Amino acid sequence: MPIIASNFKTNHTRKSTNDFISSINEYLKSNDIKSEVYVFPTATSLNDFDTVKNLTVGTQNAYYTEKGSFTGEIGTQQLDEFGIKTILIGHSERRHILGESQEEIAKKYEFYKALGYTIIYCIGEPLEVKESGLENTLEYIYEQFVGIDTNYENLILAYEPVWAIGTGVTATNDDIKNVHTAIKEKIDKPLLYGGSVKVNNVREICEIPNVDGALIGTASWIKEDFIQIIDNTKDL
Ligand SMILES: O=C[C@H](O)COP(=O)(O)O
Repeated sequence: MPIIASNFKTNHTRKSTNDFISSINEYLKSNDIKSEVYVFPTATSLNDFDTVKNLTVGTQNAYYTEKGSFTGEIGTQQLDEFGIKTILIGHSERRHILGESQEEIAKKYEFYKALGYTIIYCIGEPLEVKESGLENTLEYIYEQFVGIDTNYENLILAYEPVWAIGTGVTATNDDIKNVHTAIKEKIDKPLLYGGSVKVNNVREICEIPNVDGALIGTASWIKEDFIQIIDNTKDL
């Protein structure tokens, strides 16, 4: 069964998030869908959602702390209020826009690993690296595993080429296959693809060898589209 995840990024309100999650929950329940579905709302929209077992709500980010003086951040005190035990770490927007270093990312990873969180750990290369060939691409990606325990039992990986994120440009099936196969040879963990996955290409992408599902931004923000995405892949 595929793993299908929606990353809201900086989209949706508390009200629309509630509506989104209850619609997805209803759809999964009434259609007896077995896919593993994740939704990552904004921190302000986290809540104590009542969901079916295969629908998990996670946080897009949190600091490696329980609580304290870290302006603008949240820690486990805020996550525990809602029973959140799943986190995205290493997303390219946090690496490249918010300036998170590999060292910071590794600290965050260790902290949430020690607490048993399910971690969706993101890796991916910028365009200039991709254009310099597969070998350099893999070398760049492996650098993003420095300090990361890839044997961690609750680890899910997401390969997201930076140049494909939010651009409408999806990696070719060959690009995806080559990178996924190489990563899988080293690390035996579920591996999602992310980067301009859409309603009409999600199935084809999830059928590529060594692709275990998709991490979707833009195309997942309308609930009907996200339901269609889950529906298109439910039997894989
Ligand atoms: O977390 C999701 C990825 O960054 C993909 O975003 P996108 O589907 O808008 O390209």
